Parts: sequence; C-alpha cells; structure tokens
Amino acid sequence: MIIGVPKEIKNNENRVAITPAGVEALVAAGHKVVIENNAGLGSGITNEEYIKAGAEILPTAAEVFAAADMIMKVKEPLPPEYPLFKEGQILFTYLHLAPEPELTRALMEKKVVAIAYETIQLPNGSLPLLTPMSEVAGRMAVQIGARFLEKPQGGRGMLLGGVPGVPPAEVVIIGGGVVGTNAAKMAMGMGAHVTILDKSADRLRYLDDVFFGKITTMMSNSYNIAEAVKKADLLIGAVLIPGARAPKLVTEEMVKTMKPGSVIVDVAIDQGGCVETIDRVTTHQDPIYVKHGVVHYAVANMPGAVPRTSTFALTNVTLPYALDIANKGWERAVREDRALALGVNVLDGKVTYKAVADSLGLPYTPLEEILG
Ligand SMILES: NC(=O)C1=CN([C@@H]2O[C@H](COP(=O)(O)OP(=O)(O)OC[C@H]3O[C@@H](n4cnc5c(N)ncnc54)[C@H](O)[C@@H]3O)[C@@H](O)[C@H]2O)C=CC1
Ligand SMILES: CC(=O)C(=O)O
Repeated sequence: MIIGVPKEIKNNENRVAITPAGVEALVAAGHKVVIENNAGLGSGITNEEYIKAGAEILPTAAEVFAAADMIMKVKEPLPPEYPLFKEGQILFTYLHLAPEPELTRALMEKKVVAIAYETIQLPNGSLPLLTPMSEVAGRMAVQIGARFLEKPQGGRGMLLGGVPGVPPAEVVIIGGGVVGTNAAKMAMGMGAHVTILDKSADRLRYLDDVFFGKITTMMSNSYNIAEAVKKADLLIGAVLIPGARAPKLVTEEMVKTMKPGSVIVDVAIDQGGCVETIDRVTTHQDPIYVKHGVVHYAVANMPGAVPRTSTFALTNVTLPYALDIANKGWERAVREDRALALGVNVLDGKVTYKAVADSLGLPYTPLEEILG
C-alpha cells in the first residue's frame, strides 16, 4: 500500500502524522510512504530523517493525495484539501465530524473510507487514539488558564495557587475523563482548589479515590453546574459523548454570573464546545475573546502548539492501527477488529457512525449493512 502524509495546514498545527520510526516500520512491512516536503519540520523532523527511514518526499500535498491509497493526517481536512480526495481512498485522521457538515458531505461525495482516530473504541469504552492528545490538552488547559488569568492577558489578575494568607483560585472542570483528570492533576499541582463534575457516579468515585479526597466532586446536572460556574475563576469544558456534538451544559445565563476576568477554556470545542457563549472556534494565533467580561479560549488543536510532545505521543498509538490497515487492507482490518470498525465514520458515501449521523441530521447506515 502507498501511505501519504501531507503537511498539516490548520492554524499553528505543527504536528505531523508519522515519525521516521513509523516510516521504517511501514517500509519494513513492504509498504511505500510518501511525505510532503517539510511536513515534519514543525515537529523538528527533517526530510532527510524521513528519507533515511525509507520515505519519498513529494513537493506538494496534491501529489501526496494523488499517489496515496491511504492518507494519514493529524487534523480534519480543511476546504482546500477536499478536492484532493480520491474515490475509495482511506483517510485516517482526527475528523470530529459532528460540527463539520461540509467536510462530511465532501467525504460522502468522494466515497472516501473515513476512519476517525477519535471514535476508535476498545471494549472497555476507552478511546486509545484520543487519549494521548487529551492528556496533552488537559494539562495545557491549566497552563493556558493560568496565563489568561494574568491581568495583562485580560484576566482577573489571579495566581492559581494563591499565596499564604490569600486563597487559591477555584478551578471547575466539567467532564472527569482523560482531559478532566489531567487538568485536575495540573491544577492541584499548582495549588488551586479543584471541583470536577461528571454525570457518571462511578467516575466521580474513581476521581475521589485517585485524588485522595483532595478535590471536590459533584454530580453533573444543571443546578450543580450553575453553582460551580458562579464560583469558578477558571472553568474547563471537558465533556465527551463519543462522536456526538458536545452538549451545551454551561448556558449564557450561567456565564453572566461569572466574575469579570475569569477564564473559560473549552477543550471540548473540537466536538462543538460545551459552553453556550463559545460561538466560534479560536486559533493559536488569536486564541481568546471576551464576552460578558469573561475570557473565552476555544482552540480546537491545542496539542498542535506542543508538537515535540504531541507528534510522538500521537504516532505511538496510531502506528499499530496504520500498520494493520496497510497490511490487511481496510476491509479485513475492520472486520477483524471491532475497535477499528468503530472508527469508520463515512464509507461508500454513507455515514456509518450513529452519533455523527444524528448530530448532523443525516441518515445512519450501520457499517455491517455495507460490509454484508
Ligand atoms: N481542543 C483540543 O485541542 C482537544 C480537545 N479534546 C476533546 O476534549 C473532549 C474530552 O475528551 P476526553 O477527556 O478524552 O473524553 P473522555 O471520554 O475521557 O471523558 C469525557 C467525560 O465527559 C463525561 N460527560 C459526558 N457527558 C457529561 C455531562 N453531561 N456532564 C458531565 N460530564 C459528562 C463522561 O462521563 C466522561 O467522563 C473531547 O471532545 C475531545 O475530543 C481532546 C484533545 C485535544
Ligand atoms: C483530539 C484533537 O482533535 C487534537 O488533538 O487536535
């Protein structure tokens, strides 16, 4: 199989979908890897390193898309990339289709085999290709929140940990999964007081145990969310219903009760965001806006800012699946691995992931119906 890796084009997206180690493994298995010129530079990986590992460098993304049976990317394709899809081409990347009707339509029209990293799901419910980036984004959310709480950055001028004699900041996290847990770790480490809300009582029990009762846990419902949001200096949105558009749990009325200069970091923005006043996706270049006196941060590719960590963390987990798809072909790989089958979002012009279809108001076709 020919595997193509274009350079990412999203704002300040410095990750790349393959490392020289990945190239070496794919080439050793009998495949060919073509990479766009300088695709790895943002992550500190040179063309020469890729060539040494066995890849071929092509000058443009168009040539990479034209040559490849499978495209590996990090972020969802952007409009300039849509015309480059080929019928039957495998696209293996983060897709987050629930808030992306146009991309979904383009994948359907071109009959792309669209396998989303974020919905590959193991029998225990975990999302192995989302986890490492959620670890990164959860940790970053606190470091970003701390920065924007500083007065010159538009915040209320507060140190997360306080100092002796002055109370620490209140960090409220909605969603206690991978992002939420990693955010809590960082916030606690910096001395903040942390509250996590989740709708799973078992998850709250687990969090209470692993944090030795040093964080406050609350059941997620609109009453508790309103109470917690009012007190928050830093609010972190970290909910997920796999594949689906994020529920708007924090209403505009709730945001209006927040203190001027407090900060919202909505990590769940890649699934549409869980805060009503987050009405647009922001970028690393222009990461915040202020609404009702509250600083809003809604960058959908947070790990793109720390590519030396993120590229390696991501490719550690994507490579085994890429090898499986390349070695067996997508159809056999999907038939033999239920976790991978759950990654198939669009196939043969149809949406095959129910939560995506429901979020976009499109018909849902079970994968099994197409595979027969
Ligand atoms: N902006 C960015 O750059 C990045 C965004 N993300 C996103 O962060 C979000 C969270 O990801 P993970 O932590 O990995 O997911 P996860 O599945 O590990 O955790 C999600 C948690 O949300 C909880 N939840 C669901 N509905 C809820 C509700 N109504 N109230 C409270 N909690 C609720 C679940 O019980 C679960 O514990 C996802 O949308 C993910 O795609 C992840 C990485 C980077
Ligand atoms: C999860 C995701 O979309 C990201 O890491 O950018």
